[in-house]
Amino acid sequence: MSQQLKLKQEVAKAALAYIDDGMILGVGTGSTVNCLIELLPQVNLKGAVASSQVTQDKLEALGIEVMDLNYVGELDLYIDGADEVNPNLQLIKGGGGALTREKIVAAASKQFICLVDESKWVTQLGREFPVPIEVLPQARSYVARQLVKMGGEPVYREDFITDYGNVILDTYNLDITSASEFEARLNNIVGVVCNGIFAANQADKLLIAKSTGVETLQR
Ligand SMILES: O=C(CO)[C@H](O)[C@H](O)COP(=O)(O)O
Repeated sequence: MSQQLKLKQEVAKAALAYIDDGMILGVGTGSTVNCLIELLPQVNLKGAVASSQVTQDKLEALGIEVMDLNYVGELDLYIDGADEVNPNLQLIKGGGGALTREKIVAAASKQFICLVDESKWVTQLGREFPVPIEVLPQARSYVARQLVKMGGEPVYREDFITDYGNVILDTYNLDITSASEFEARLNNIVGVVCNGIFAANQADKLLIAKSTGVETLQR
């Protein structure tokens, strides 16, 4: 087993301590969250709200009831991974392409706990990992030109369609000195459905797995 998978399993195990019996849990997407999903049968959940079809399928395969966010109101807790996290607990997400639904579930939750291994820790977002931007298919070329004007290098994620039928522009080279301002600027481009900067919906708590153990950072 790789060291990184071991760290993902450790941080997933640590997250169990925050999940209460009888909860409706918001469940993220990705390989770290997959480690958590495998452990969820240990908890007596009332149900879950899934942040992607992939996650929904995995939860249902374990017999966990997946509920429609529109009918459950505010969630107590959302748990998800991230592609990058900075010291303010702001994130880049969307490597798996589920950013829009992930942001919706995060926004609808009282608390967002983010699970990462230490490879995800950065001082400034977007220097290495591109910002995934979900775009209406018809606006792809227009949005790409606006991103270039902002100094970005958008790369069309080929052979990928989101759960909502849209496309993704993975955008490199953005100078994200203020994650909040950048998130809002990207949202202002006509045709953008959602962007992978999670500043308005940043993590409240970060569990970070290191070779020395799992550390907790609180906002
Ligand atoms: O945002 C995401 C999916 O859209 C994931 O949380 C992110 O890509 C991290 O994934 P992993 O746990 O596999 O490293």
